[in-house]
Amino acid sequence: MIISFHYNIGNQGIFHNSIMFVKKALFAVPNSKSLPIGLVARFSSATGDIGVTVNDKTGVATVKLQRAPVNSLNTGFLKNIESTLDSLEKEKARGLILTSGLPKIFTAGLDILELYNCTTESLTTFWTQLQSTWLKLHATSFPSVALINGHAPGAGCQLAMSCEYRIMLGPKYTIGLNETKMGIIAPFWFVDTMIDTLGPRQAELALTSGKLFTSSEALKVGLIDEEVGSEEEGVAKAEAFLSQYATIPGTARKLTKLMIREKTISNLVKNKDKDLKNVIDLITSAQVQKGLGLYLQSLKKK
Ligand SMILES: CC/C=C\C/C=C\C/C=C\C/C=C/C(=O)SCCNC(=O)CCNC(=O)[C@H](O)C(C)(C)COP(=O)(O)OP(=O)(O)OC[C@H]1O[C@@H](n2cnc3c(N)ncnc32)[C@H](O)[C@@H]1OP(=O)(O)O
Repeated sequence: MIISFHYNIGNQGIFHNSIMFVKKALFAVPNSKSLPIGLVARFSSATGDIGVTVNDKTGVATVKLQRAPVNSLNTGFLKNIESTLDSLEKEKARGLILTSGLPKIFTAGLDILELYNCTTESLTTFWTQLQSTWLKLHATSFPSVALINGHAPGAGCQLAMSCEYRIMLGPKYTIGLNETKMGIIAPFWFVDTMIDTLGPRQAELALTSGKLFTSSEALKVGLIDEEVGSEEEGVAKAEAFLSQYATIPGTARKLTKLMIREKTISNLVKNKDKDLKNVIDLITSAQVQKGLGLYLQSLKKK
């Protein structure tokens, strides 16, 4: 017998930060021994869907980002991601597989429409949410894997780097912090995270050129840990990675992770306001606004 629960997760306008977990159905699935077991959830809102499936044997949650067309991260979507992580913490998830429910794109990074023609007020709301969502993902108490099943430029790469392990579907997609290519600068905590991931030498080369790595290049420099040929293979590798933690005491694991990440986390926590001021000064400048406008046009012209 397969037991399935459906989370009924409210639309953010109604439930704000609290995700409601409602046991809705208990049913038998005839003649089935191998169907995925567990909790199934769907988070719907005008600002993106987040599908959550929790395997009730392992406690591992698969979180699928879904905001068509390219999973770009706007304020509402970031808020939904943060709420989902809060719920997984509350429900004591044993692991996270962060992936995309869209074909070809993990996430296209920040929604450039949040940066272009923005006001100081709207940018403040957006950036504060980005900081908050990232801090949550970077410090989850459970182990995390990014299953990068599509392109991951800019903040898409940043989300992936904040997971503890990265598995990327090859060979067509690219990943990297491409800010300099857009005429902007990666924030210091993106830079810190890339240095933590690649070491200073490779991070400097990658960041100054805004390099977008193919999966095999990313594997070579250590931006990803494994390259796979199919999503199924990726899921199996992610589950295998997470399964090693089943026998490691959770508190020891979590404290070790936080000790290693502490410098990068506290650098942002202590300098949130400075970071915001940097962003406002840079992004609202006439020159950067012009560049962002041209970049958006070039995306639309394709
Ligand atoms: C002292 C300084 C201190 C501090 C620093 C200050 C500031 C730092 C600020 C910001 C950091 C920025 C981080 C980022 O993440 S910026 C975004 C980076 N991402 C990109 O550059 C990706 C751009 N997109 C693409 O390359 C392609 O779209 C992609 C490969 C993802 C998919 O290609 P595909 O051919 O499948 O789709 P498209 O036809 O290109 O796109 C469809 C549709 O989506 C729109 N689009 C794409 N990306 C974005 C985006 N990131 N935001 C908003 N909209 C996006 C695209 O325009 C198309 O729209 P439409 O034609 O209307 O359908």
